[in-house]
Amino acid sequence: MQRLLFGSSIIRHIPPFLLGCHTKRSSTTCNLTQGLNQVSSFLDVGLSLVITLYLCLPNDYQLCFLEHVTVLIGIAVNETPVAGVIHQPFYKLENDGVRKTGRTIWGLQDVGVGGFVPCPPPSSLIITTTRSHSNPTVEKALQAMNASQILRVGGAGYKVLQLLEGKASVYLFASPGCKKWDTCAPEAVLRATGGVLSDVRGRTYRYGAAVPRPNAAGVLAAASPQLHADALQKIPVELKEKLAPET
Ligand SMILES: Nc1ncnc2c1ncn2[C@@H]1O[C@H](COP(=O)(O)O)[C@@H](OP(=O)(O)O)[C@H]1O
Ligand SMILES: [Mg+2]
Repeated sequence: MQRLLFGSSIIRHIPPFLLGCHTKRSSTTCNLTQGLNQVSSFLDVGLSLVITLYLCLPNDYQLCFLEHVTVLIGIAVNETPVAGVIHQPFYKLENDGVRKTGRTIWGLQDVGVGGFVPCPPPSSLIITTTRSHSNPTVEKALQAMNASQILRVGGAGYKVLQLLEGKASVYLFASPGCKKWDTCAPEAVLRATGGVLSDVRGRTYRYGAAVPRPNAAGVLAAASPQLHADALQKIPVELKEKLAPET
């Protein structure tokens, strides 16, 4: 594991306004704390430079979709996401069929990625999108893609993992709803592999304490600039105008 530039102690000192943490069940909190401890255990003490740190814990915790759960830590420097950790606390079912073990994926600008084996995108267009936050605009954008398959899964971290592991070509969510803490870490890991994450007009999001937390103009991400450009030109102009009016 590469050493990252910040220590586990930083987690105790995150300014509350940057912390996104929503849980509905005490058992969830317990499991997520374990996951977070696993993440923090490999972080080397010695804070060098942290401009903005986004931490996201899932609020849509459902027993049926444990592998969708991710704990996200994203670091942005000068409003650009440069480092990300995507921890899946319940990645793999053990031989006993009950216990789940986790894995930790990371990406660092100019260094690379680890914790998983990157795979090329599928040969046909497979879109990954929201499982629980759809609406007519989201569906209209999906229809315009003319995809061979649409995967509906939970969480921005899990959807970006599907891009990184060759399960999907494009992540499209033509709606407000995602926040900076949902996309900072996934975008950093995606960028470290040459991928792109933007709004539905193709504009990159800025990350920092002074920027708005909602990603109001949706999410379009792909494993390569070419796949991203192809998807971008398929999104109907009226949807782009509606979600991301030109200023
Ligand atoms: N309509 C909405 N209301 C609140 N949060 C939303 C939302 N749409 C998206 N999000 C946020 O964006 C994340 C990814 O959304 P989705 O999986 O639906 O694509 C969600 O992760 P969580 O549900 O894990 O908190 C949630 O934090
Ligand atoms: Mg959330």
